[in-house]
Amino acid sequence: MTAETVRLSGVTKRYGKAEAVRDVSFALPAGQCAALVGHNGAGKTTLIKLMLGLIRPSAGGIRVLGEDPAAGAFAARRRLGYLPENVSFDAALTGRETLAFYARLKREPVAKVAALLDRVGLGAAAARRVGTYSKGMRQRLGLAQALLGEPRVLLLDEPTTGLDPEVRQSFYGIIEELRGRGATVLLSSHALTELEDRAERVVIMNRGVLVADGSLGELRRLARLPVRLRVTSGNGTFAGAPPDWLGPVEGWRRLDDGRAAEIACAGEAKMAVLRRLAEAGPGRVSDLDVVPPTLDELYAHFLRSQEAPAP
Ligand SMILES: Nc1ncnc2c1ncn2[C@@H]1O[C@H](COP(=O)(O)OP(=O)(O)OP(=O)(O)O)[C@@H](O)[C@H]1O
Repeated sequence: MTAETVRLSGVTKRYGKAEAVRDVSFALPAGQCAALVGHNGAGKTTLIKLMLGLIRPSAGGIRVLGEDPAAGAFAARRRLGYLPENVSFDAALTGRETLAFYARLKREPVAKVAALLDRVGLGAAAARRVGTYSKGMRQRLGLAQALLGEPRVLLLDEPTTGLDPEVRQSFYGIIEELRGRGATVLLSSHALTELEDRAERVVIMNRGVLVADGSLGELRRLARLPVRLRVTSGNGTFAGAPPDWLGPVEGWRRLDDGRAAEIACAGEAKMAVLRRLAEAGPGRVSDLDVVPPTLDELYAHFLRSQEAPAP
């Protein structure tokens, strides 16, 4: 069984009368990359701060690496990496000096700094002042700081905001490597499309409440959203209404002047519709793509279902 690194049990956090998070429970295993998603104000940063022990829950319990993170002597703190949403450094220090400063704070050997700067692609800029760094470079320096001490739990708040696609790619490469070595990675983000093939698990928050938690596959099964099939025809098969031989479908949209169409069908009906499309022969259907619900659509679905008034 994989070891559990983080557990939240019925956690509520109030600021005065306002509830930032309410009765949230989930556990994260070692070696998992999970995404924490939600609108502005959903409670993501509050959850991260609770896991770091920066704030205490008003109710419920939190264990990180087997300890209470808000306890004074939280020995596991050194095994925790954190990248805040708005990372800011002393502009007058160089990248190397900045990281050395954090290494001392974490009681990590300063000698490791150079290798870490290389790892995030800042080796050549190590002697430059941080004030001259681009946003992406500062973000990478923030990541290097979070990676000090080979963390077993890495909490990253909006880590890829403002990064260009290439840097983003290398960022996820590093995350994948850490995950492979058994770290738990929790990414809070709004960038759902980019998380789709990266997070094995998605925790959806809305207004302080956890509304869904599972792998993309599990969320798709739970949501039961229609699957879309994009079909192309060589000879205008789809110029009019859905052809009779297709049988009943939930949705139908002509594309490309009838040379293609998008069919929506319930997950259970998908195989039957696919069979009919295949049996229609190449004259009618020349190509087909199955488009499962995206994380964006699942997210919207779970938010809608939570906000729908009770029947
Ligand atoms: N120190 C605080 N005092 C009072 N209210 C707070 C405090 N910190 C957060 N809140 C409130 O708690 C709720 C959750 O905020 P939080 O920062 O956790 O959301 P978030 O999901 O991280 O949002 P974003 O995506 O905008 O960063 C919000 O309504 C926010 O206004």
